[in-house]
Amino acid sequence: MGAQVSVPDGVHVVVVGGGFGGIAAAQQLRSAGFGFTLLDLRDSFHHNVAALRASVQPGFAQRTFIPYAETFGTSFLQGRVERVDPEGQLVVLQGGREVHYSHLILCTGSDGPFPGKFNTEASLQDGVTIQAADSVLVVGGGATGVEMAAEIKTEYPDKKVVLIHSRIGLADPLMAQSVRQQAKEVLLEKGVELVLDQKVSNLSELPLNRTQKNLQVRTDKGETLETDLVICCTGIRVNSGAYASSLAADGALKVNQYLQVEGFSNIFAVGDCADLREAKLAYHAGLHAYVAVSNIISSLSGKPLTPYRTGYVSMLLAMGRDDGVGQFNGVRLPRWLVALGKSRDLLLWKSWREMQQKQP
Ligand SMILES: Cc1cc2nc3c(=O)[nH]c(=O)nc-3n(C[C@H](O)[C@H](O)[C@H](O)COP(=O)(O)OP(=O)(O)OC[C@H]3O[C@@H](n4cnc5c(N)ncnc54)[C@H](O)[C@@H]3O)c2cc1C
Repeated sequence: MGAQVSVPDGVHVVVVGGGFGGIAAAQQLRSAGFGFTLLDLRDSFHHNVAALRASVQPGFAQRTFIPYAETFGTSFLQGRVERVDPEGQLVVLQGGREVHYSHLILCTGSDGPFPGKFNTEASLQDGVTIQAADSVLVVGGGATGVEMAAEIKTEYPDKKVVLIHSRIGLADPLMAQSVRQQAKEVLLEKGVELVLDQKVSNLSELPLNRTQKNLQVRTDKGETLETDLVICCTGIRVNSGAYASSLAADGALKVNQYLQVEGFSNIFAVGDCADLREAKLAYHAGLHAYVAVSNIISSLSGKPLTPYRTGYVSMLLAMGRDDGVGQFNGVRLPRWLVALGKSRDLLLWKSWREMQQKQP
């Protein structure tokens, strides 16, 4: 893609959500010469892949926010979409403003606890309280929890870091067993203590992301762990608020192989909010965006649509800034290569380049 296409009158694409999927879609629409509106409740793209580093390195956070308006000008509109009206072909923003579309790309992504996700309740100041804690407990040993524990132990080798996980196997179950095992080995090499096959039973009573001496954390196996800081890395859920009432979904959007939302030829779902049997990844959101925009172009010119096919699993885990584990297209990569390719800069350069702005 990239070449301008002849866009019929009346075509205006609305992209809801400027995460990894949304900015990829908006860039492709712009290169192809489409009129479009990118909507997001924030004024800046948040690079959540790099968010964990921002909580251990003071000053890093500003690199994880890239302002939309500088890239997209008046094609960007800030606001929270509260409703989609497929009959009237419009989206309704908080406050009542309506934006009409001929084609709609929904990329509302997912939300979860700070610091992995930066939602409205979170404050950037929360990230730096790690400095004041002598011990940190990370809850949840999925991909985010594994990366979080490694980031903290790398920046603060003298702090006690404990990772508690409800299962034996760490990281994402879609990753190769050997890569998951390697993640465990790196954590142990760095000195992270693992509490596996146990669940925190009093999580709702504990303060999160805030240092407080001698917090008592209880587990479902009757153990009590003492820590100064609890960071929660579980509980990612799809942001369905924009469309739940009209598109009959209280979670991810059901899509066909062309990424069209079930029942609509002009509404597409991209990224974490699309119900696809694959890992929820920024990398996949970019691939989905490409297919959705290609299919809008094909549908306007009467060409056959392109199906989206899930590929072999590609996932990289930054184990702090100096180490990493992962696989590309199902093949395990050497640790030094992941460290070089992902962990050093967390692929921030790629998003700044995509947004055509200079990284501070
Ligand atoms: C800590 C962490 C590390 C990760 N590491 C990797 C990695 O290394 N590689 C990788 O490929 N993936 C990684 N991921 C996963 C990746 O971040 C997600 O898959 C990706 O962000 C999904 O992109 P998206 O565009 O679907 O949604 P999101 O990035 O979640 O963006 C959604 C956007 O929609 C906006 N929005 C939501 N609702 C509304 C509304 N009603 N109105 C207006 N705007 C709205 C939000 O403000 C947000 O900007 C990681 C995730 C986390 C949490």
